[in-house]
This record gives sequence, C-alpha cells and structure tokens, in this order.
Amino acid sequence: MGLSISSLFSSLGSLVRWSKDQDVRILMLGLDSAGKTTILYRLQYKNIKFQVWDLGGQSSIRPYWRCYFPNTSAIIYVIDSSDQARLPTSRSELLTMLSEEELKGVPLLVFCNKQDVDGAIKPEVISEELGLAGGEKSRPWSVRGSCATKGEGLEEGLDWLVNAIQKT
Ligand SMILES: Nc1nc2c(ncn2[C@@H]2O[C@H](COP(=O)(O)OP(=O)(O)OP(=O)(O)O)[C@@H](O)[C@H]2O)c(=O)[nH]1
Ligand SMILES: [Mg+2]
Repeated sequence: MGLSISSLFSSLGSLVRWSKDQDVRILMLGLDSAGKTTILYRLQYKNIKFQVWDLGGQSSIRPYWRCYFPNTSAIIYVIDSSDQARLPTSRSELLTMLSEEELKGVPLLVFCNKQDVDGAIKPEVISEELGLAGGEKSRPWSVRGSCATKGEGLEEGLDWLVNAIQKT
C-alpha cells in the first residue's frame, strides 16, 4: 500500500493544530544509511511545519544525539532491516538511548525500514530482537515495517505516534 498523501496530511495536520501552543520536537535517530533523511524528505514534501531533528547516524556523531534529548516529544528510530550484520549495533544504540533519564516516558516509534529489499528482516523478528516487550514499560512504543523510498508504512506509523504524543 502506498503513502496516502491526504491522510498523512490530515494526521500531521491534527498534530500541528493540537501542538499550536506546545513545542513538539520529534527526534529521528538510527544508524547511518538507515533511511532517516529519506523519511524526513517524505514528510517535508508536505510542507508541514513541525520540528523533526534528523541526526546523522555515523558512530562519530552518535555521542552528540544526547544534546537533542531535552524537551523531546517523541522518538522515531529507524533501522535498516536489510542490514542483518548491524542489527545488534542498532539495538544497543537504541537501548542506550532509552536508558537516558531525559527520554523517560517519551513515545518511541521504530521503523523497520527497507522492507522492500529481498531478505529484509521482518518487523516481528526485529521487535523480538529489540526485546522491548519484556523491558520497556515506561513508554508507549511500536515497531513497524516501512519502505521510505516508496513511502510505505509511514502514514500508519505517524498515525500511531500522533496518538501516543497526544496521550502523554
Ligand atoms: N531499498 C530501500 N532503500 C532505502 C529505503 N530508505 C532509504 N533507502 C536508501 O538508503 C540510503 C540511505 O538513506 P538515508 O535516508 O540517506 O539514510 P540516513 O539514515 O539519513 O543516513 P545518515 O544520514 O548517514 O545517518 C539511500 O540510498 C536511500 O535511498 C528503503 O525503504 N528501501
Ligand atoms: Mg541522513
């Protein structure tokens, strides 16, 4: 299923309306090449203003992620599902981040991106590997498949995230 522009617009539009008096800062994080900027481009294409920080994922840059943690409304964490070799690294970067006091209770959306690639690991398997079901009780979270290049899965994920932000 492709990205429906109108419903993505309406879901983000409701967030924008709702957030008029609030600072909604969404962090987009993940290892390099996971697809963060591709996802952001899809969102910016709608020309909607809400603050998304797309932080580079190279290991040399990762220590600086924490500079952006204060006042975060939600986290979008992007994983390259076709990169089996780096899944453990991606997992440990995520868990390290989630242990930060400043991000306590902040809703987390994980995109298992690049689902279009042959042999991509399924979201259910990645979800299992991340182990959030056992350990993460302090925040709303959701692990979903996406294909950023085709825009698939983004709308559904954002719908979930908008809902989660509004509840916190
Ligand atoms: N096949 C496929 N390729 C994708 C997908 N999403 C992104 N890519 C490609 O993956 C490469 C990296 O994507 P970026 O969006 O630049 O990744 P990034 O997470 O911003 O990487 P850094 O900025 O280095 O941290 C690009 O060549 C994208 O076109 C996807 O869903 N499927
Ligand atoms: Mg990028």
